[in-house]
Amino acid sequence: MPPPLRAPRPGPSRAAAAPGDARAGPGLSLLNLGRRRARAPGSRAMALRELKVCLLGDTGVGKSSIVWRFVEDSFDPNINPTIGASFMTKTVQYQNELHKFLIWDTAGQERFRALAPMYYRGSAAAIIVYDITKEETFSTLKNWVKELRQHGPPNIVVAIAGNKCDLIDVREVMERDAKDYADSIHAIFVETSAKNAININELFIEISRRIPSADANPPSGGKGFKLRRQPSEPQRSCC
Ligand SMILES: Nc1nc2c(ncn2[C@@H]2O[C@H](COP(=O)(O)OP(=O)(O)OP(=O)(O)O)[C@@H](O)[C@H]2O)c(=O)[nH]1
Repeated sequence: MPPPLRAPRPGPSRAAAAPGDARAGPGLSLLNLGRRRARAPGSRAMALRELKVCLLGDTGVGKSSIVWRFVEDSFDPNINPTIGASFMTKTVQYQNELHKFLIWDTAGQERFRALAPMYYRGSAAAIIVYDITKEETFSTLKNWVKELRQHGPPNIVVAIAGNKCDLIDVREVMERDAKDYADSIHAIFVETSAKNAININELFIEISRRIPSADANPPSGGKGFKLRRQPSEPQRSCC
């Protein structure tokens, strides 16, 4: 079992950012950011790794809500649709490393679809979100998987999140079907509820777990890295 997530250090931050932002824009990835050392009070220096993560999926599935729950531990039932994309960061400890997630939350509306490659390019991981109460959002998810296969980074870690699992009474996508599909493409799978804070931290822990440790895979001038682990079960079942 991985250690529990600790409070972020120095804490979450959010910034409006253009796609070409030097901090995490296109082309900036786990591999070409390199590593730094960070020292927490009273502890030995830890490697700080910056992991670019993008969220993809239909409009209204809850991408922004997942990010807000993860970064701010809050939920807004009246959250506005994302325009273009938004950027947030959160740093967590994973084993003997600090993982700074550079999170690009893309807009799901069709009119912004063409922007997506700017955000998944150079990403260490993509979280593709669907709404368990809307079958069509699962079809959209499959299209994103195809697009990532064709145009995404070759070794990107893919995570599938079936969000709104608090609405189990109006479920349209069976958990078993989604899990089987995720297994078939070697993706992480978890059902989440941004509203009820179910499996949100676990989703990011699993991404940390899937990304090879820096010691085992030192940065190599922009070359891809191989995944070492097989998919594993989510740590908390939903609803
Ligand atoms: N019941 C429930 N509602 C949720 C959950 N997550 C998000 N919502 C609601 O779903 C609606 C859409 O959420 P967003 O986070 O804006 O969805 P999005 O995928 O970011 O949408 P776009 O920005 O248009 O791409 C909002 O009314 C949220 O409050 C959840 O886990 N459960």
